[in-house]
Formats: sequence, C-alpha cells, structure tokens
Amino acid sequence: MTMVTVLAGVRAAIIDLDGTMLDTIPDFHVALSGMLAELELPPVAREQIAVMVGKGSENLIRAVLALQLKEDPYSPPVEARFNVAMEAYQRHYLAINGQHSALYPDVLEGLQAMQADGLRLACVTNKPIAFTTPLLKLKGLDGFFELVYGGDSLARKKPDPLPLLTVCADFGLQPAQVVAIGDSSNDAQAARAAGCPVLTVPYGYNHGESVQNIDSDGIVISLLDAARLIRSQTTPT
Ligand SMILES: O=C(O)COP(=O)(O)O
Ligand SMILES: [Mg+2]
Repeated sequence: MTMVTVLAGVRAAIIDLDGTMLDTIPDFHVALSGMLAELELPPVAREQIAVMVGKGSENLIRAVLALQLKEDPYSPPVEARFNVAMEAYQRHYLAINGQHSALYPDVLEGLQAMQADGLRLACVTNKPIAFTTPLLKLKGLDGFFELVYGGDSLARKKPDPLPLLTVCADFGLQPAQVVAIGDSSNDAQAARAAGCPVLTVPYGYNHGESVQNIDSDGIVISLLDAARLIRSQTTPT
C-alpha cells in the first residue's frame, strides 16, 4: 500500500532565497555597514543581522535603526532617518549584490533533481525584486525558475499567503499540489495560510528562533534532501 502523505500530490515547489538557497548575510553586512557609516552610526555585527533578515528591506532597515538608536522601530527618531537610510542601503546593496554571498551545499543538485522529476519551480522571496533578479542570475539560479516574486512584486509579502497563492494560480495548481521550502517561520506561516505543504531547511535565518519550533511538515538538511523526500512520496511504490 502506498503511504498517503502531505507531499503525495506535489507537482511544483516554491523556494525561498535568503537563508535557503544563498547565505546572503555577508552581503547584508557590507551594505548595512556602508549605510550606517553614512548615517554616522556604529556598525552592526553579522550575528545581529541574521536575526533581522527575512521580513523584507523595510523591516530590516527599521530594525537596524531601532537597534543603533535604541528606539522603537516606529518611533519618531527612526522615522526621521528612515528615508535617508533606505536610499543609502539600496545604493550600497546594489553595488555589491551577490559579491559576498554563497550558495549553500546541494542547492544546485537539489534544483536539478526537482527539475528532472518534472516539478515546476518558483522562487518567492521577501527580498526586493530589483535585488533578486540580478542575484539569481549571478549565482546561476535564474534558469531554474518559471516564476520569481520579490517582496515588492505583489501587494503583500510573506507571511501573507498572497505570493504563494499567486504562484499556485499562475501554475493552475491547487495549494496542496505546491510545496513551499524555506528557512523561517515566515515561510511556514505563509504556507500554512495558503494551504501549501511546507518543508524547512535548518541552516538559514529563523529570526533567532530554533527551527524545531516552526510549524512545518518536515525538516530537510538540504534542497537535495527535499528533492529526494518529494520523489519518495510522489512516486507510487
Ligand atoms: O527579508 C529579505 O530580504 C529576504 O528574505 P527571504 O528571501 O528569506 O524571503
Ligand atoms: Mg529565508
């Protein structure tokens, strides 16, 4: 008898970017250091950045300013410097985008395996699309994805289900047929709200929380491990 699981009907995968395919903390670190120097504020450590990434640029810049100014993210002192900070951040990030970031192990192998198994692939990230498109190209990832949505591509970003539901509609598939793979609770919440099964990689950035606490259908050690798990559950035995 074939075991029926949440992955049994999967035909497509939605894959997160930062913390799932690429370790981009070094890029964030260089761009934020440039921004903070212009604002005459002290730099932040890489470890501090890792807990703030995953909810898009606006959230990141507010969190960094709040930390360095010792204020609330929506306080008047943060508001007062937000626009200048965001402009500087975007300029610095685009100047170094991808130069300090690296693919995690077995990302290419995992994407190749999923493609070979006939899965349709989409990338959904909270990174702005203007950063995402050149980064995917630089790292040789762009050819894998039929669809790419950034954090500012649609009206709402993860943890809202909208980007995932948009991919499902674009593919003409039901949410139960589309697995989301990500590194954070942000990805899992979006997937749960959309009705997509979700797998978690343990090596990324989960807002400083343990990945064991994520409401996910499973933890996979790599995208290749994810490809093998999907294959084992979608192939009749
Ligand atoms: O918050 C970001 O900039 C990106 O995060 P994500 O690729 O993990 O969605
Ligand atoms: Mg991520």
